[in-house]
Amino acid sequence: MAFSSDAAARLIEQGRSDAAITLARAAADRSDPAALLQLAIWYLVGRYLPRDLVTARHFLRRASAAGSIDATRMEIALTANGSGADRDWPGAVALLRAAAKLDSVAADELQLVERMALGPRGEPIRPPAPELLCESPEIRRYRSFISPEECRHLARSAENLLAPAKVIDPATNRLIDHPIRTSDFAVIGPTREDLVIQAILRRIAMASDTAVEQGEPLNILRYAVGQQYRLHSDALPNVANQRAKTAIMYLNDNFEGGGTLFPEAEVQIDPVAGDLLLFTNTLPNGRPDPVARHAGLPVVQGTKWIATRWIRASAFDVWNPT
Ligand SMILES: O=C(O)CCC(=O)C(=O)O
Ligand SMILES: [Fe+2]
Repeated sequence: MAFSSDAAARLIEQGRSDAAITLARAAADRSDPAALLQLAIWYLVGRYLPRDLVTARHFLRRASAAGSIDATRMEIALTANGSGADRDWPGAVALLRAAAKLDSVAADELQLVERMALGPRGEPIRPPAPELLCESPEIRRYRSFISPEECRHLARSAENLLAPAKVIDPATNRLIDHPIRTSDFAVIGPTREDLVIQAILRRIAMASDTAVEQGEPLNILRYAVGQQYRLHSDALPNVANQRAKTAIMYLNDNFEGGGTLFPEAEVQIDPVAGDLLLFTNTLPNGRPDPVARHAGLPVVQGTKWIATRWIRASAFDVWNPT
């Protein structure tokens, strides 16, 4: 009998995670792709089984070989972003090339990657050229940083994940509307970082003179009419590894309102699809720069899409965020 992740989920709901694991392991011994994928996910997430990225990769390899397209996509992402093994861009591209023969999603990604001029680690061969909008805080714009196809790809990668921004109310422990950000948002975690996304993240790393390891997972934000991101600092309270820089890519511009405003620096950016906005959030001493505070103004008509990458002062471990 084929393994069913629904049956495993029911066992877990009944508090019988050990039985779910036994079921999955028995099916995995028969090379059942769904069971191999399920075990990989448990090892990745670190629930029901202790987190173990190396073992997760081993199960993903077997699930992919057994025909799971989801496992193949995850394996490609983790190969390139160095989860459970060293980063291996050429290895990831080779896997994508093989997958593209069987999977139209992979074929589309390969086409986008092949249009980029990339070095051996997936970095751009030509550094993107900035325009300086403000010296302090440093605010730069890169025109046409991503192509129209790349804009669409980023927006599409968030489609099934978008949910209203919420925070936990400390008084009641309930999820409440985010007080500052009213957009919908999605986080592109490490298993969903396909090679198009990872090549763009390396492009941002090169533009910002940072290592790709310094970035938090990419956030996709979607603002409907009236939605906004009120005046805020991207710097975080009480963290050792501060958000030193922010990269915002505008994914569309067929809307009204929705500019990005730095009131203290007196800079306002009108979103143009494909442009990158890159700015510094901290002072030379590492403390938050109050003049870098900014807002995403309310959208007046249409829908605004952006992708934000917050870049830490030093490497950020996506698997153990702090
Ligand atoms: O929506 C905008 O223009 C600003 C977004 C922003 O401030 C952020 O993502 O940190
Ligand atoms: Fe921000």
